[in-house]
Amino acid sequence: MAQSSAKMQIDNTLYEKSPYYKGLISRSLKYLETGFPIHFTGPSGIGKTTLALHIAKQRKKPVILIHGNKELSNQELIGAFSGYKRSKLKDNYVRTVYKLEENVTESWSDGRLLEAVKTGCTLVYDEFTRSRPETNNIFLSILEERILPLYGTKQKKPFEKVHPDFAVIFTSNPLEYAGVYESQDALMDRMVTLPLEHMDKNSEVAAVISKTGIQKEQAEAIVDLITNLRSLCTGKQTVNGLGLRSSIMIAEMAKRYEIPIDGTNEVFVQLCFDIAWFPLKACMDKSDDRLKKQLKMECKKVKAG
Ligand SMILES: Nc1ncnc2c1ncn2[C@@H]1O[C@H](COP(=O)(O)OP(=O)(O)OP(=O)(O)O)[C@@H](O)[C@H]1O
Repeated sequence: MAQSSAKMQIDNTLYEKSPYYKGLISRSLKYLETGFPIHFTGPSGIGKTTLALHIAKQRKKPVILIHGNKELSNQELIGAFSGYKRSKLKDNYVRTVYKLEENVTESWSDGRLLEAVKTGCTLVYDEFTRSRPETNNIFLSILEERILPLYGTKQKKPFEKVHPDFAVIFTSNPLEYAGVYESQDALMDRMVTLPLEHMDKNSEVAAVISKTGIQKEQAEAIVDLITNLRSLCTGKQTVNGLGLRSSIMIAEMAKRYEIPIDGTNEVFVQLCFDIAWFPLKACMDKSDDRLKKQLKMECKKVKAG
């Protein structure tokens, strides 16, 4: 039975039903409460950010999300003086005397990290290894000394004390992914790194259903297909993609354009091809022709129900 679009969202019940996720979430919350940051690392599109946000919400403190990127600067994280505030006072009380007083002050706005540290938020720092290691150095003092240094900001105080409720969840893709920097050992040493793998079949099917509203047997057929395709990767490279996100893409397209999940249907085979070709090509040593044949064969095998 199709679900209404209002219900199509992240499936939190799968986290409660799966013993694996239940245990992982409970351990993660304990680490955070004890003051240890956690770090989910694993292939792209397997649900790291969604899980991090889910765990952050469980702490019942405000959540701040920062996306790592090469351009992220300390100024953005801590804050900066952004322009001037001008106030004028005209004193014309005695008509013949005109006095003008002008005050100019710089106005400061807190960066997201400073805000999170001050107010005791749960910070989700997504894909933190996409930021330059120099930018991430600031986390060393936050995690070890529990202070956020404010040097270089022209602020009067030298640091901000970290609120006792403040906690961080980091996520990252493995080092071999493009645009990822190697993180400094000192930072890695201060966090509990929990590698995440692709979801088990039941969880992935539940996630695809809740996200797209397709029927169970359709979701199962798509998840099986993506899992089979992933196992074709024989090259040296780890497969980038071909995870939950790929299953969701196929399901969403099939539902929207009423494409049968059926390998005898040409439109479905083309869809399957479009989603899987690029990630498969990047992880396999086969010639294009052989790869095309193998991919088509797998897509044609699909039959939902
Ligand atoms: N529990 C879930 N229920 C429904 N959909 C989910 C669930 N977990 C993840 N998803 C969906 O799967 C897709 C990938 O999830 P997410 O962005 O969390 O993965 P990721 O591992 O952080 O990816 P990346 O490494 O590319 O940042 C998203 O569309 C997300 O909404």
